[in-house]
Order: sequence, then structure tokens, then C-alpha cells
Amino acid sequence: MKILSAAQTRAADAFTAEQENIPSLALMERAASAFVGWFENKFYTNRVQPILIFCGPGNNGGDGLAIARLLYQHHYPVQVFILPAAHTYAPDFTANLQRLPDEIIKTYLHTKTDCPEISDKTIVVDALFGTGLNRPLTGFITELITQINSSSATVVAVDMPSGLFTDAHNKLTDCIVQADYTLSFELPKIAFLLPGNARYVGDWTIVPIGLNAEFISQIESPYFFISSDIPATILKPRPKYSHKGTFGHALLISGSYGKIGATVLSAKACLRSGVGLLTVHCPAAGYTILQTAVPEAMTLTDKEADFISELPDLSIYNAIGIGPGLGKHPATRQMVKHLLNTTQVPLVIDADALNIIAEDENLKNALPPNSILTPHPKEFERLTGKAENDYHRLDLLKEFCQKHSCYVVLKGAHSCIGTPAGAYYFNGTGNPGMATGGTGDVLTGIITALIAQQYSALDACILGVYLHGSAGDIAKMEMGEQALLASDLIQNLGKAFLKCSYLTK
Ligand SMILES: NC(=O)C1=CN([C@@H]2O[C@H](COP(=O)(O)OP(=O)(O)OC[C@H]3O[C@@H](n4cnc5c(N)ncnc54)[C@H](OP(=O)(O)O)[C@@H]3O)[C@@H](O)[C@H]2O)[C@H](O)CC1
Ligand SMILES: [K+]
Repeated sequence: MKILSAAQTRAADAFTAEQENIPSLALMERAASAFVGWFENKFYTNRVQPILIFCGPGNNGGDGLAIARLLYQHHYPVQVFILPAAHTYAPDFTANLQRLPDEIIKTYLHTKTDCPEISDKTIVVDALFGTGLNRPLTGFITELITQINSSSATVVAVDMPSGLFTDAHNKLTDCIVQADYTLSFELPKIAFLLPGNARYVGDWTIVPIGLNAEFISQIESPYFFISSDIPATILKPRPKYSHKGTFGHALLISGSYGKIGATVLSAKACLRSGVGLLTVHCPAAGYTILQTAVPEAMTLTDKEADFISELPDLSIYNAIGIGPGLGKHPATRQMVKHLLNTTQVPLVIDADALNIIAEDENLKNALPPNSILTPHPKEFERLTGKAENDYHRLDLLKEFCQKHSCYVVLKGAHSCIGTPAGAYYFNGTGNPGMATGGTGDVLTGIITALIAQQYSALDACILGVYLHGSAGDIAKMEMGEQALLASDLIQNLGKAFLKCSYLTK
């Protein structure tokens, strides 16, 4: 799914209205009824809590007025509060104001004294500003928003939490509605996918309003959201007359004393992701553990008992994953250096292998083209330096991928894949239960297996993060978030593949 900027959303909006002969007022009605459909589902028994709908002067406010009318028709107790317009109200706002039933109490807010009491039993619908916000909020509006934020009311934002820019950085001092829920139209917004905005956006949902699909498909955007649509086109069926050689031979270089568990997790995930053959190169101390815990993998041991100091013959492998549980022993550093200086085979690089590379600019420059790096934010910071904010981090991601011709999977709630071509793919699966040790090792195993099976680097990253998160979501359905372990992801990888393959049909 493509992610559009605010300006592109406006263009899609205008194109749909013009080309499909749908008046913008009808589009607003669609948006409002989509909102109300979702709202009724969420708060369906509740016709008692007062619903305070705050409307700004633009089309977001127009949505708010249409929502007020529809909720009133569904017998919800709504009240409307309207901001003064600096210049004029948007035409569709005015049209919806005229259509507002007289029975709905409406109040114009000129000063703070006009603002209502917001009790904790209230539902606030924030329709002050949406994608048309063009500067930080100031003056009286900030007092109103502060009052909303300091109340215990349930806050539902229409399209965007007011004050939050769709696709640009907000300062920490900016006044922004802190929504519990954001119901947004047609496509996710970049702002929803950045960790710093989680407290404003809350739990967000997208509802389609029928913007022109052809137009959207032709707009150029570097931003994509990975929902089931993209992975379903990537996943390849296993041909009938195939054998283990068809699905590649992966090598996993992993482990040090006390961290052989990471190797076990990564190896199991690799095997559960369809690789034909897997060889693990680990410290000698890992031999019995691996042969017992993962009998399907072949094990090569290092001459050192507790860390890896040497490389096996690499010539027979078509994918190499390195990093889980590796440690940073000086001999291990030398091994990583030797690997980067001798192979041109793209690598899947995680954990301490990333930390070793981060400490030496020459190693970064020696990354084989099309390698895949899978850092968490702290590891990413070691590679690129500190980001000033979430948008700056995206710039650093792009620069790094372009400079080193590599793919970076920046792990997080919405893991973001950066590409050498400057695109960003944000993952839509996964849950906070996955924020636990070992889940990164599992991802390395999955992506290494996909590379071994000849998926391109980008496809392996997309499919890998999607399946990884999907396995986590399936595990969550059975056991919730707190008890979830990295091993549970491996247990559920089969179901995640199945779910994805059903979508390809
Ligand atoms: N395609 C869709 O998704 C649809 C979206 N709809 C809804 O429309 C809004 C976008 O509407 P728009 O009118 O473009 O913008 P807003 O309502 O968000 O805000 C514009 C008005 O706000 C003023 N403004 C902007 N920034 C500030 C500020 N910091 N302080 C005060 N006022 C501000 C601006 O006035 P100017 O002073 O800049 O002239 C405008 O008056 C979208 O989010 C959806 O909710 C449609 O309903 C259907 C299709
Ligand atoms: K809003």
C-alpha cells in the first residue's frame, strides 16, 4: 500500500472528485459515514456518554459536522463546538453546517471561557485540523487542546490528531491532540508510523473512502506500508518436482559462550522458513546444544570453544547470515573483517556483527552490495550517528542505504526497510509482545532462509518482516503479549506462511 504526503492526498481527493464526478461534499459524506460505521462498532452500546465534537474551519471540521449529523440520526447525544475561521470556512464545511439538525446544540468557541467542561465520561471527537494543517497551532486553540489532553475523556481523532503534521516533523513543544484512537481515511499517513508520534495517534485504523485507485497507483511516493497486499504477491509456491537443492543452502555464523540460544533460535527460524539446507558455524561449545536442539541443521565448529575466530569454506553457500549471539572478541572482529574483505556474496547482518561493523568505517565501506542489515534503533545509531528526530532518522536510513548499496531493516513497532533506491517500506504486522529477547535472531534466520531461496534482497526483507510480525500476531491470539517468547514466533511461522499463501490465491 502506498503512503501519500498531505499534498498528494489532496491531489487524489481532487482527482477523484473531478474524474469520477463525485462532488467533494459526497466524498466528505463517505468519509463521515465510514467514521460513523467504525464508531458504532467501537462504542455500540453507548448512547449515554456525551459526545463532544470539536470542528475546525476546514474540511476536517466539515467531516466533524457531517459526523455529528449522522451520529445524531443514530441517537447518540452529540454537541458541536466550532472554531472561528481566520478567513472563511471551507465550502463543504458551510454546506454541512446548513445540514446540521437544529436539535444539535452548537457553540462557537471564541475564548477559553466558551470551552465546555470535559468530564471523564465524555467522548471527544477531534475534527479541528486534519491533513490541511500548515503551521504549528497557536493561541486559544492550544488552550482548548491542553484542556482536551488533560481530561480523562476518550478522544477519537478524525483523519489526523489535530496539530500533528501528516508528513513533517513537529517540535516537541507543538501542541497536539493526544488521541486514544485515530480513524483515518483511505491510506496510512507517514506520521502514524513514527515512534515519537505514538502518544498522539493512539490506536489507528484506516477506512477506505473510494479515492481513485488508478491515480494513487501512478503517484510517485518513496513510502509504502506493508499490509497483506505486497507479501501476497512475493511469496512463491514450492514446485512439485523440487528437492532440497531447489531451496538453497544457507550458512549461519552465530554464537558465543552463553549465547548459543540465539544461534538455536536463528537456526530454527531459518529452517521453518523453507531453506533447503542449513549449516551453522558456531563455537565448539555450541556443538552438542545445536545437534540436540536443531537436528535438521549441520554444525561446523570453530577451533575456539567460546567464540568464533575463523571462517569455514564459504563457496558452497548461497546465503550467509551472521551476527546472532556473536559477541565481540578480538578474534571474532578479525573474522568479520576477513569475511567482509573476502566475500562479495550479499550478507544478512545482525546484532554484534553490526556493532563490529559500526566501529570501523572501512568495514562499512566493505559491505558486499545488496547486503541486508537488521539493526534495532540503538544498533542503527551506532552505524549512522544519533538522529535528531524520527524524520531525520529516515534521512539517515536513506543516506546509509544509498552510500553502501544495502538494505536496512530498522526494527521497531513498524519496522522500516530502507533501500538503495531511497524507498521506505513500513511493516504493518507485529505487536508489543515481540519486544523480548531473541525475536531479532528469529528475523535473521527468516531473512537468511528467504535469500537462500533466491528471493531478491527487497522481497526477502518485505516478506521476512511481514511473516515475522504475522507469526507474532498469531502467537498473541493464543497467549497474549506478556507471555510471548521468541520461540513462539518460530512455532507459528508455519501458520504465518499459510495465512500469506491463502492471500495469494
Ligand atoms: N481525501 C481525503 O482523505 C478526504 C479528506 N477530507 C477531510 O479533509 C481534511 C483536509 O481538509 P483541509 O480543508 O484541506 O484541511 P484542514 O481541515 O485540516 O485544515 C485547513 C484549515 O485549517 C487552517 N489552518 C491550517 N493550519 C492552521 C493552524 N496552525 N492554525 C490555525 N488554522 C490553521 C487553514 O486556514 P489557513 O489559515 O491556513 O488559510 C484551513 O482553514 C482531511 O484531513 C479529512 O478530514 C474530506 O472530508 C474527504 C476526503
Ligand atoms: K482531527
